[in-house]
Amino acid sequence: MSIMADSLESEQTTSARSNSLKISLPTVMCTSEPPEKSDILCKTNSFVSSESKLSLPSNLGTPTSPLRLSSPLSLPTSPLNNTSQQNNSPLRNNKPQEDGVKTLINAGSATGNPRNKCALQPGHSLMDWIRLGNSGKDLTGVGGRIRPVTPSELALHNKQDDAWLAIRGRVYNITHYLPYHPGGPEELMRGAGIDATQLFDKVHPWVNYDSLLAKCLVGPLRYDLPDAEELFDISNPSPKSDRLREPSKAQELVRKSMENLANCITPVRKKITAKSEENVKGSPPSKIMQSLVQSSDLPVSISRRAAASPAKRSDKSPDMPPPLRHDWIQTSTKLTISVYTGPLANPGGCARITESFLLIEVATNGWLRTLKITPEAKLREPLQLRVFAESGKIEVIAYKEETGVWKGCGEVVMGVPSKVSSPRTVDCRVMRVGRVSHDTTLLSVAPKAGPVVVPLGHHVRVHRQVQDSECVRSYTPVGDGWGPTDSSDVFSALKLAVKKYDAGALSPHLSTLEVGDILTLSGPYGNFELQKLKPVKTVYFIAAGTGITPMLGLMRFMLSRSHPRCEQAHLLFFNKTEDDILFYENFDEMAKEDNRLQVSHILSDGNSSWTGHKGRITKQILVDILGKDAMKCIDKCTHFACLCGPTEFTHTALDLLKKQGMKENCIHAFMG
Ligand code: HEM
Repeated sequence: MSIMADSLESEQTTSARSNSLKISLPTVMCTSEPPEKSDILCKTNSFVSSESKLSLPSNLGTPTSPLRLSSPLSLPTSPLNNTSQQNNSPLRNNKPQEDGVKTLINAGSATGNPRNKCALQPGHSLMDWIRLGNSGKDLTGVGGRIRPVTPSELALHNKQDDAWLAIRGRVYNITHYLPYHPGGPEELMRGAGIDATQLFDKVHPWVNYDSLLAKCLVGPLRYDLPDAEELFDISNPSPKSDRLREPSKAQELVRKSMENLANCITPVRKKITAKSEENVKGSPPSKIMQSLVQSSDLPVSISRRAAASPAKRSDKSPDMPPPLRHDWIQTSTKLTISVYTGPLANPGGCARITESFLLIEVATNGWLRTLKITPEAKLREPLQLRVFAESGKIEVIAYKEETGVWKGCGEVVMGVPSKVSSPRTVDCRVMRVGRVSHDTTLLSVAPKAGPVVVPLGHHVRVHRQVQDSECVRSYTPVGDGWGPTDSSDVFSALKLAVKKYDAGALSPHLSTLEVGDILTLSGPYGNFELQKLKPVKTVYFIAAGTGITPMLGLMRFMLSRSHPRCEQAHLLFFNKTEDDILFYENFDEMAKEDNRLQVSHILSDGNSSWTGHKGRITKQILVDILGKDAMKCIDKCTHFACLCGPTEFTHTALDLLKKQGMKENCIHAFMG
């Protein structure tokens, strides 16, 4: 068991929440409107087909006001276009309407209604989908790490709460898209668990699925290895002379898999060959490419498996961490740098723009590593920073001051790893003050220098000078999606749930803070190891009061995992009264959406109308809710418990779990 010094609340790192929404073209689809009525050029994949046009889909909110690209293009069809999509596209033939409707009728629909366009639930328009995509939420369900999927694995993801689908060799997690699908979730579910290319093409080949589902990409569809009989085609041995005629089944499968893999690596691929302190260069994009991307926000170049850490052998101390890898990808408006720290590495970090460079600092396992990028042209703030917990990927998005396509991401210099000597202190500006209960506020604070990521289950300290002494309290930032949210949410803000204790030294002051005030934080602190959750399929979150905060990010993380898939998550949340329950609605909503989550509220002072559990934490309550044998450890345990609350509560919970047969290494107690 690991005990974390002086933490209280929770989670999360992910802070990239987009509040200024850009209607960028990749997410706009072609509809079946006659071309002359519509004014926007249509894109398939990342490119513009010469004569295609489209209008805004009706659920975008302003269907009557056509948009026009700043520079309408009339270009020859790019060879990089998705050819099969193009060939099928009614838009390409300039008679979208008739063809679209005809194929739809042929295809039929699950509900028997040929033109089965659904009224979407409020909050599920295309704009809302774009917003969700930009919110930083992991829509892939696999931590954002692109990895191959076999057809048999794909077939397992065929349920409404866990649905994958493949189109043209790419597998997408469509679970989150279901309520946003204009044809309705039932229709979309027809493609779940299978290669839905034909089905998709029958219904609406003009839809730009690739952009719409860009944030849901799991990886290429890799065909299962054929069994021996298939490989050697024993039943029909081909004479030697036939060998050249047709590829074998095995060759064909390998070819298809390779093709799919290549497909998942977007348009132009450039390999970074840079080593330490060398320029990272690529060949300049062609003129056609330049003009194609000037008017859009589509990925134009990408690097894979980029430069490793430059540390030369002689620089390495014996326990030097493994080198960091990084990638970059650009659109005409932004540059995205991804740094890979390794699966479940639970990194912390920060990013900032100084006069001439973009500095990214990454901390894992006590090591600090830096990436200094001198960009080709100026970048501007705000930066976005987010972490994909499963893969350990850190993504930094920086906007270009001037729109354009760069030759490369600029000069990249990797610093030699150094030991993290002491936590950082940062000044933050209060960006928003919300309420989460009668006595608890949610402070959104943004570090002045640039975004900061706090590892999952770790916390920060708030410092304040009270008379002559420094007052310090610990808070675990609450990730996105908890408490009230609105358009004033800020990129990369850390959200702290502050409960006001009237006699407290710091909380009364924090509760009076207003937008614009400055707060000093230090961190991150904590000893929670995400790796411990690697094999876990059943997780118990046992929390009291503000002790809920470390659980929030972990809960979302566990429910989003697919390897292994978390089968059950129990939250036992102890409070005094109903009014004291933090994030009540969020839990309610989550439990409704995902039946793997069971939430039990236990009140020590519930009023007479309270029909739920009452009392304090006891063996009986644990057994009643979790079951007698649920806590017992077996040989290869796949369960884990997280505990957090007032010190006495946490100790009691720990004792009870141990008495029920749970081993210490299956428990993490966040100690206050
Ligand atoms: C493969 C299984 C799918 C089926 C059976 C299906 C079915 C349908 C149906 C019946 C409609 C209503 C058609 C209309 O009114 O024109 C529709 C519309 C739509 N679907 Fe799908 N769909 C599937 C996959 C997808 C995917 C993967 C996406 C993209 C992410 C998607 C995006 C859309 C869009 C944007 C519309 C509105 C199209 C328009 O207004 O022209 N669908 N779908």
